[in-house]
Amino acid sequence: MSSAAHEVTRLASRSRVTHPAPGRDLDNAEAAAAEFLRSLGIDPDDPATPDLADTPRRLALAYDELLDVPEFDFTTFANTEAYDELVVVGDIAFQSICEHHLLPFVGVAHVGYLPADRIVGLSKLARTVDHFARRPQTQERLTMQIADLLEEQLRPRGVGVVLRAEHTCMTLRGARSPGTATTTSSMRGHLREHPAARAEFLALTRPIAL
Ligand SMILES: Nc1nc2c(ncn2[C@@H]2O[C@H](COP(=O)(O)OP(=O)(O)OP(=O)(O)O)[C@@H](O)[C@H]2O)c(=O)[nH]1
Ligand SMILES: [Zn+2]
Repeated sequence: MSSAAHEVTRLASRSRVTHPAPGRDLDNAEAAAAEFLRSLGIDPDDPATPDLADTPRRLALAYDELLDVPEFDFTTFANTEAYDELVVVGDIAFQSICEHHLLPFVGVAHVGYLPADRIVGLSKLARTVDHFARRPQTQERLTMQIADLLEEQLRPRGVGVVLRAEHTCMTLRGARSPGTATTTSSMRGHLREHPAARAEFLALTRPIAL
């Protein structure tokens, strides 16, 4: 390899992770929220409950914020030291919205990979989780989208993603089963094919004393 080509591979590489603008109409969302409340027998214009007057607007703004997908730069670096063990960022707190009821599901993600030629800035693993979480989701799809992006961006030897979350649609309503948590995982490459690598990844996702 020429020295110029060698220099190029040593540079940080930034790839923008984007999301199409959703085309929101917050005035319309507010009017619909007022109608939604009225349809449930709650009158936002009732003088006895003056704070309710702004609730349709608050509801529209709250969902606008909860579903605001953050874009970010996925920054990678050359793996100059040829680090070839697992990199795992654990206990990444996330919040998402279940697409069935539009109620929150909240939990932690453990995200790891086995590097090949590139390593990633660690914060980008947390940003990846947040990017895919802030939209109407299922936990299964969210888990796979995180793993897909790592595979695409890093071309690593393996990827492991584990999510554990409480779905308020089943703890606060419906089945009303408080204390339940749902665990999902997506293993790729070496971590899928080799039970020992998979077991090591899962061991590293458990809390350890620092
Ligand atoms: N697989 C999966 N299911 C989810 C997720 N979030 C919510 N659900 C489920 O989606 C299902 C929707 O079922 P429906 O029967 O259509 O809706 P429902 O009558 O409100 O169901 P209940 O929640 O059982 O009262 C429920 O069983 C939810 O628990 C998720 O991330 N993944
Ligand atoms: Zn739900």
